[in-house]
Amino acid sequence: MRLGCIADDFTGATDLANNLVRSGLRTVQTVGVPGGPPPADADAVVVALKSRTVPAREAVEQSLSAATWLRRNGAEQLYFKYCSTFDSTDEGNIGPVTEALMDLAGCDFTVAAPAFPDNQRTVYQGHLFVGDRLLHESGMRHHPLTPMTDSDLVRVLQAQCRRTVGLIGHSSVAAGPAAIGERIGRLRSEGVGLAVLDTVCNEDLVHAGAALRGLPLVTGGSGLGITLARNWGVEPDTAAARLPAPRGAAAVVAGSCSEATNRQVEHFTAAGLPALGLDPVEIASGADVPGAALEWAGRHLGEGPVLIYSTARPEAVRETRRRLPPAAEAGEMIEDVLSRIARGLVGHGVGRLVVAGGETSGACVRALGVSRLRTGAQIDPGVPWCHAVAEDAGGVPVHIALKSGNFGTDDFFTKAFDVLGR
Ligand SMILES: Nc1ncnc2c1ncn2[C@@H]1O[C@H](COP(=O)(O)OP(=O)(O)O)[C@@H](O)[C@H]1O
Ligand SMILES: O=C(O)[C@@H](O)C(=O)COP(=O)(O)O
Repeated sequence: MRLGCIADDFTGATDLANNLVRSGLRTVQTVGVPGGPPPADADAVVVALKSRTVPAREAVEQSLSAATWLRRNGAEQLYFKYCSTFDSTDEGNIGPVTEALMDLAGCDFTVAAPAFPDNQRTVYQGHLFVGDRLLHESGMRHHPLTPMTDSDLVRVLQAQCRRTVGLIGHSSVAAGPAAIGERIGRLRSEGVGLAVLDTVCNEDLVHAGAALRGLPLVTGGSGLGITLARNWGVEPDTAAARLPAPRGAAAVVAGSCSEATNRQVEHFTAAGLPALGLDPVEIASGADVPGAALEWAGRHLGEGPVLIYSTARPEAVRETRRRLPPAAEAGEMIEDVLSRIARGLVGHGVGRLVVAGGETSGACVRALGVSRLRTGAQIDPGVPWCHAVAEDAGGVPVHIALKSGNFGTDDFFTKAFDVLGR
């Protein structure tokens, strides 16, 4: 194994696996830390965790256990994958996990490289942009679990770290690998342990990838994943891996409240396609929401894709926060209901499933009893179709796409099924 990756959520894991596969690395994606060894021909393994919003101590424990397994199985370099919008709380978990992995790998310096230019996430002078907006002015300021209200990543990361955080500015990055190497040398001599990497385009990532060769640990979004393969002489391979033929009915389960998912839900409902919205307050009342949703789905599954969602606009999310505090518990309660619906849908013959939302995807994939995902064709940047066996839903094969909240075009919930074919 060349690259051993730890992803802090499941959409992030498929996002990274997608970029690694396209960069030419044979990549295996596991749900949690596997019991046995990885396949002998895997160049990269991505261990998907659900550690983004758990208490920092638990995130550190889970990540160390994944890293230990990856190193024991030969990983030459570790890659801690977090969100391209740096989703975190004041306590972490990006900083504490990074520092724990540095200690484990005996690494005195690493980079924080969240940028993903193919999805309009860029970093300049240490400030994160989503499209043409600074992070704190983007929809991420309204996230139910990790509202991002500061775009200055050096400041955000420093608040989560013991080590000193610095910046590899764009003048060094644009000048190429040697200039990045010099900047890293200077930062190290000043006692800096972690540095945010300015990145405005893929060429910057290519420069960075070369400069980071041999570093025991890198951290960031999936963007860096397009370039590390070159360090092992592997050539890009954009021919999508072939997955088995799709089968069964099509469904979408959405628990993301991000801007892109809201637009996708609105696009789907505006087209008059069958969609069922769930009310968090009704869920909290103890009503049999999964039962009613599955009964509704049973009547519509023959009509093309069906959508079941709790997705809501910021005003409605604020209302949920007011009526059902604390947010983390309300979030988990909704995830639990959506994951039971996802399992029920597969049990009712759904073989093509899109899940929108990182935490939501983690809950659904676990409820389905999936232990490993194969990566297939890309639907939109960062979102591939995957193939898995749903051990806890009758042991059936299922095509599944885990869509990051803010990824995908407005027509994603229908386009995904067109890309997969019949
Ligand atoms: N209507 C709602 N009000 C408040 N929270 C919600 C609502 N619907 C879903 N959530 C919760 O918001 C969180 C969304 O996170 P996630 O699934 O990771 O989406 P994203 O990928 O957009 O970050 C989940 O915990 C989910 O259960
Ligand atoms: O890096 C990214 O933006 C994604 O891979 C990701 O992690 C998104 O997380 P969610 O928005 O919570 O799905």
